[in-house]
Amino acid sequence: MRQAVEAQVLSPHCELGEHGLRQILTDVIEEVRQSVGHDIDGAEVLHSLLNAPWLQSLLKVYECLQRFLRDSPAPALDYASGLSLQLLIDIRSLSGCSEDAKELYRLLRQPHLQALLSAHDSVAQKDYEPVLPPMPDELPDDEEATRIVCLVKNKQPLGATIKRNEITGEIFIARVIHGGLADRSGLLHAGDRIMEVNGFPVDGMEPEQVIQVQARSQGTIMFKVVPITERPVHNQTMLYVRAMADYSPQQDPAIPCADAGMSFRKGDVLEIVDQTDALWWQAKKLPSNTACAGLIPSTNLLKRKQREFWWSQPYQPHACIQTLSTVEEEEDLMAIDEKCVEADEEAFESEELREEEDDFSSNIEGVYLAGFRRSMRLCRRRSHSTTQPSCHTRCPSSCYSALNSPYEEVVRHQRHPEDAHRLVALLGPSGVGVNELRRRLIEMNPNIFQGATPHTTRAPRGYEESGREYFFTSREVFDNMVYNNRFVEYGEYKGSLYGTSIESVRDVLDSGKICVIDIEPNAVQAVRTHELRAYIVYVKPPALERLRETRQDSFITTNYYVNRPFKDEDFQEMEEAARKMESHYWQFFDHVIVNDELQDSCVQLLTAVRKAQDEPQWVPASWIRPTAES
Ligand SMILES: Nc1ncnc2c1ncn2[C@@H]1O[C@H](COP(=O)(O)OP(=O)(O)OP(=O)(O)O)[C@@H](O)[C@H]1O
Repeated sequence: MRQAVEAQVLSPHCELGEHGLRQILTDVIEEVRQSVGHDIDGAEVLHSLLNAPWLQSLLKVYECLQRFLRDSPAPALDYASGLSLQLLIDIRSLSGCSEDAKELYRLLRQPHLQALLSAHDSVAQKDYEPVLPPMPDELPDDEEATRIVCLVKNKQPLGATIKRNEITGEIFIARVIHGGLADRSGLLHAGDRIMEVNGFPVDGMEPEQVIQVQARSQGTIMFKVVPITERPVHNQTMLYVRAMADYSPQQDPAIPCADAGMSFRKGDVLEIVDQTDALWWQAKKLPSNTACAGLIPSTNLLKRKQREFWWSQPYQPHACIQTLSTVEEEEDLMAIDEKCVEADEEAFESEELREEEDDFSSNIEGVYLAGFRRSMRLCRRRSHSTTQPSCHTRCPSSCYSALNSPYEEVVRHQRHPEDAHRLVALLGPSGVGVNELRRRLIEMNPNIFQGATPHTTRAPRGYEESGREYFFTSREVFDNMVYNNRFVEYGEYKGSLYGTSIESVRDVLDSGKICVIDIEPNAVQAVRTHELRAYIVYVKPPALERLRETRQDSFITTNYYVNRPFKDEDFQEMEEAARKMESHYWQFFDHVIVNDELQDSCVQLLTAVRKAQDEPQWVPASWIRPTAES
């Protein structure tokens, strides 16, 4: 039996000729096989793909369908369920029945068999089409100008908005939502004039009243429309963007129809499916499991809204134009904690020395872990403090403000194996574990991961080598690099300058390794460039309770204390800093790790970094098609 079915399947008379599609495939496979022999790029992958058993099976199915389509077999009977019921009754009425009859009885009673027979009958009787109401008998003389559109209502909204011409009182379709019921019907278009809904004339009605009439209808809804004479031709190009702002249609009094609106959050990737209207675009949020798009403000409209909002806010000097802190201000920040030993300059230096010795012990297989020195980290941390803006990032890119484009065009991109790796940049509130995770990642495989060696103007110590712990440079060279925007970020600590240069990062990437650095949030824009293509991982603190539990045996290094146990204030500060960071920078995070259990976080980081390098990602379009400014 099985053999017979197979034989039947193997010799279909499909439309593609006697030999069928599979014959074509066999010929193609042969040709590709020869290309494999000639070592042509990609031929091997194509060959294995064409040879895949699932493809062969799919073609068999396709050929069978083609055959049935051509033969269009008529059903032997269109009441299989009824026949099955009759059989059940007959078998039950038998006084003594055979084992075969009993088995047939059991089979026919199976719910899935009954469902199958019922589906068969529906198809055989062709009763799957909706029953439409009869056409109106008396059609007016200008009949040819009108169209009757009958839609079957389901749980979905109609997917069209209406507007009223205030002078004539006529009701028009304002827009048809992409993928909605009206759009899929292909029968209603923006600009069509609605004359009747379910037989009610709508001229002169308020749009809300029209909606009520429409909402009252059950099952089907009938529109009588005068179609727009010249439908505009739209050449829609596919556009994907990352939202740089939050939007909620429910809180936007200007939206033409809040129910048709789509909310989004910073960082969401949106597929813009319709830009016909200069003010209101139609979009879907990705990944999307709905066919229907929603209304969102266009770039220009959202920019205008942001500008209005920005001007309505009280004046706040931009971080980039804040004055540098004075010595007195620094002293004000000194707090004496009774329970901890305050680290004065000298004590601090000796701690720093110890750390440097520790750093040497982190020398794995001759690879030195650069970029973990305490001075560098403290300098960076101070840069983030709002009261002490002593560290800087490249302006103007760091001056990202609400007035920049609210949508960033993105494309789905897969790094070519021969391209340099993407830079991995970690950030998070101070003490959350950014450096711990970074160090563990590099230690896991120093042949793959490496930090960038920072620059400093401080004098080298006896054991230090330029290019290993730091690149030791003169202030003049450092200033020149700053002037030429060659730093991802830089700052001052104890009178010396420290910074991570783009060249240091590039050196690691050019060596074929994955460069892993940690940055302060205001350096985000400096690493999101065509050159570095940073993959930004945000390390988020877990809930307060979990912080207390997991950090019981951990130590924090603050500006004034070296390795003291965490206190509740540290956790609260961490949470507060995290909230601020998320509210300003969430849209730039490619991946978020909640650093709860350290081991889990390490695994998550490793997985994310692998995906960033080897799987398709949404990246700014300017990285792939560089513009003059990028
Ligand atoms: N998941 C965790 N569980 C327990 N302890 C952790 C965890 N993550 C980090 N730690 C510990 O917390 C302390 C602070 O971590 P780390 O030095 O990495 O902070 P950081 O985010 O780099 O902060 P900073 O930028 O201020 O140096 C370290 O002692 C580290 O071992």
